[in-house]
Formats: sequence, structure tokens, C-alpha cells
Amino acid sequence: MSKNNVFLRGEGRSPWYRLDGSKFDCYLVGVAGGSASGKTSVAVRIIENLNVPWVVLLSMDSFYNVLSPEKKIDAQNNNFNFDHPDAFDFNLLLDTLKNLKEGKRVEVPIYDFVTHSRLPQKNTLYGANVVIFEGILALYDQRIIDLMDLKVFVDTDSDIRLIRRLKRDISERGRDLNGVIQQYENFVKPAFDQYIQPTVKNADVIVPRGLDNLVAIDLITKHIQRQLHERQFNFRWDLVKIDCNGKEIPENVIVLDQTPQLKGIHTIIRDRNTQRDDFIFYSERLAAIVVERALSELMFIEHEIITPLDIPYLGKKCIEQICGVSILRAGSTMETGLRRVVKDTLIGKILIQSHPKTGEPSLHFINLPNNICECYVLLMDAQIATGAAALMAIRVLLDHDVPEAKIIFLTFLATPLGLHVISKAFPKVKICTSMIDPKINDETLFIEPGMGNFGDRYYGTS
Ligand SMILES: Nc1ncnc2c1ncn2[C@@H]1O[C@H](COP(=O)(O)OP(=O)(O)O)[C@@H](O)[C@H]1O
Ligand SMILES: Nc1ccn([C@@H]2O[C@H](COP(=O)(O)O)[C@@H](O)[C@H]2O)c(=O)n1
Repeated sequence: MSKNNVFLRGEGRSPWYRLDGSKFDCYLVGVAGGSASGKTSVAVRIIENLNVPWVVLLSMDSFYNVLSPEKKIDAQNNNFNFDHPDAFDFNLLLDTLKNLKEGKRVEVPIYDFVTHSRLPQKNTLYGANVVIFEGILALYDQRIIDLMDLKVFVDTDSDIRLIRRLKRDISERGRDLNGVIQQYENFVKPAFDQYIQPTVKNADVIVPRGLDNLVAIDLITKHIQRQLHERQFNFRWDLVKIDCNGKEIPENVIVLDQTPQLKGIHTIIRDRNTQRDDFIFYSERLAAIVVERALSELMFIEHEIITPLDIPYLGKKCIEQICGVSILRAGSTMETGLRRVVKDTLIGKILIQSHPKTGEPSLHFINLPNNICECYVLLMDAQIATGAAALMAIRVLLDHDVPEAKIIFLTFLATPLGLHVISKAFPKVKICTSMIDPKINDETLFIEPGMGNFGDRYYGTS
């Protein structure tokens, strides 16, 4: 079965993009070597030692070609060469690695060694800071080698590899002793000598003895850690230093008409003495107002219907498929308002939290509708202060192929700083806010005069 996996660890993913919205490529490590040399074991140990969040392990078995019925019978008779380069779909592999490297979401086939086929379902991988790609021919194709930041060859004695393979293929891959030996003699060994062993020249590091070579694994881990460290910077605190005094509010920002009703709602919501049930009622009313305003930015076409009096009426119909995405937790306070206006809409979630020590935004969890790239996305957060969380959430949507011009950010309250930060990085994203407050507290990063902690007040957790 497939070995692909995403390793998520406690702290969440720190920004993988710059203030202008552009991205860092993820760090790609290739691990090649003979079958059962210990490639997967070495890769997993590196991942454990790295101890950074969002590391992806990608296995080359996912990219075995789909076999015709005749070839499948050959495979069942141990008469198919799975160790020859032609057995792999290198083009699919190249596309997948390119997308992962660029930080995009990818769908990876799941391979079943027992039936020699791809399973109907796929593995979704997204959000890699580091990708470790392992496979017998990981260092074979020059186009793929060119994408790699670090190339490793695991060099394990052939007798040991054969013994391990016998044990593994019989216990895990549904083979028998004679079959494994037949396949080994006919295909595995000759292909190793002809195609796999020669790729050692493409490696930066050779790891003799695989997993047992603690020194080599330690050196590789430290090297990757150093590379990752060089990419880190103080995101949220860099944002606060941006001076937008005297600058016009950007053109892509829509501020609701400051009507007496709107001010009345804000007065209730902002009042520290407001009871929770009133707070909920009025924030949901406000959310519905913001959503209604945002919808007028979408495409409507003329649409004729017949009234009960049998008279035609020429009206309008929205032609966009809409979905909501809330930035947890405060953004979810806008969901009821959204559902009041857009019936039965799908709502995705993105959990972004401030790192307890650094204050940096960090990504913890994503659950987005499958067809999000075809939707107009109403991205919701109760407030935009520095814009750091908003930038991260927009970056996530773009990585999932949502066009920038099909995102509207909805919020109750924003600061000029946050609006400038978002607009500079993503000028095509529209931002619809019910009000703008002038400043942010330098220490707490709360908006002033503001509304306080919206999520706490809504959910009663303060
Ligand atoms: N250093 C080692 N000592 C003992 N067994 C090992 C060692 N390295 C790997 N193995 C075992 O050998 C088998 C193949 O290892 P694996 O890492 O999956 O190799 P590969 O990915 O190269 O095929 C697995 O059952 C694994 O547990
Ligand atoms: N249906 C298949 C597909 C592949 N193999 C063998 O797997 C080996 C590669 O996997 P490792 O985990 O050992 O790197 C390769 O040598 C193929 O012979 C198979 O037996 N059946």
C-alpha cells in the first residue's frame, strides 16, 4: 500500500510566502537506492529528527503506470519488469513534484502492491514545507533531479536488500518465496545494475548502511534545518512597522454605507456591557448585511420568470457558484449571516492561530470544498487587524487554484494597515468591511477603539 503521508506536528505552519504574497518553494529532498535498501526508513527518520511541521513523504510507487489486463497477468506471474524506468509515469511524477514544490495542493494516486494497481481513491497532499520523495529511480530523470534541493542515495549491501525484500514481499505484498526470487533474478537485480546503481552519480550524499548510519542521517537533518531556518522572518511584527499614514484606502476595498442602522448595530456590538444574546443577534444581522453588499460584486444575468398572475417578470439571477470559507474561530461567527443570504452554501474552514511565543500566524487545519477552484469564495473573518491571518488564508485559497479575482474578503471591522497589506499583496481580492477603525494597539495588536475579542464574546469563552 502507498507510503505517502503528511506529517503534521504541533505548532502549525508558519508563513511560506513573503509580504508581497509571493511564495518560497518548499524544500525537496530526493532519496534513491535499491529496493529494500532502507529509503523509506531513512526518509521517515529524517522527518522525525527534523521535527518541523508540514513535511510530506512522497513515494515513487504512486507513479507506477496503470497496467493493461494482459500486463497485469504478467505481473501476477512475476513476469513484469517493475524496476525498469518504463514502468513509471514520469510525466505525472514531474507535474506532481512541480506543484508540490510550488506549494500547491496535489492529488496523488494510491498504489496497491498486492493487486499491482492504483486504488480508486487518491491522497490529497497540501502544505509542504519539506517534501521527501523516495523511490528506486528517484534520481533517474534529469527534469526531476533539477527540482531537488538535496539528493541522497541509500547504499545497502545487495544480500541484505534481498533478505529484507523476501521478508517484506512475502509478509506485506502477497508474494511467495519462489516468486520473489524469480522476479529478483529476472528483473530487480539486472535493473538495479543497469538503471538504479548508476544514479548514485547524481547524489549529493551517499548513505552507506541506510538507517544504521546515524551520522549521515544527522548531517542531512542538520543541513535541511539550516536551510529552513534561513527562510524564517518576523512576519506579523514586520507588518506592524508598515507606515500607511495619509494613504488613501485601496480601490479594492468596499466600505458599507455608514447608515444610522449600521452605526446602531456597531454601537451595540462594540459596547462592553452588551449581553451575549444581543451580541450574537446583532453580529449575525451585521454579517447578513455585509454578505448582501458583497454579493452585488458578483455576476448577475437577466432572468425572466412568470408571476402567479401569469405575467412575465424580467429579473436577475446570480450565475456564480458561491462558497464560504471561515477563518477559525472568529470568522465562523459570520456563517449564520452567510447562510441567511446564500441558502445551502458549502462552507470551508481554515484554522489560523498566533504562535504563542512569536505571535506569528500559523496554519493548523484546512477543510475546503472539493470544487473550491470553481467557486466564488466569500472568505470571512470578524476583523482585519495587521492582515497577517488574512494574507495566510488568501494564500491557501490561491494554492488551491481559486483565482485571486474570485475572492471577496468579508469582515466587520478593518484597519487601514490591514487593508493596505492585503491589497498590496493581492490587489485583485476585494475586501468588504462594515467599518474601518484607525489603529492597532502596538503591544496587543487589538484594533482600537475596536470590538474586543470577537470570538470570545460570540462564543462566551472570555
Ligand atoms: N537498518 C535496518 N535494519 C533492519 N531492518 C531494516 C533496516 N532498514 C530497513 N529495514 C526493513 O527493511 C524493509 C525495507 O525497508 P524500507 O525502508 O521500506 O526500504 P525501501 O523503502 O528502500 O524499499 C522494511 O521492512 C524495514 O523495516
Ligand atoms: N506491483 C509491483 C510494483 C513494484 N514492485 C517492486 O517494488 C519495488 C519498489 O519498491 P521499494 O519499496 O522496494 O522501493 C521494485 O523493486 C519493484 O520490483 C513489485 O514487486 N510489484
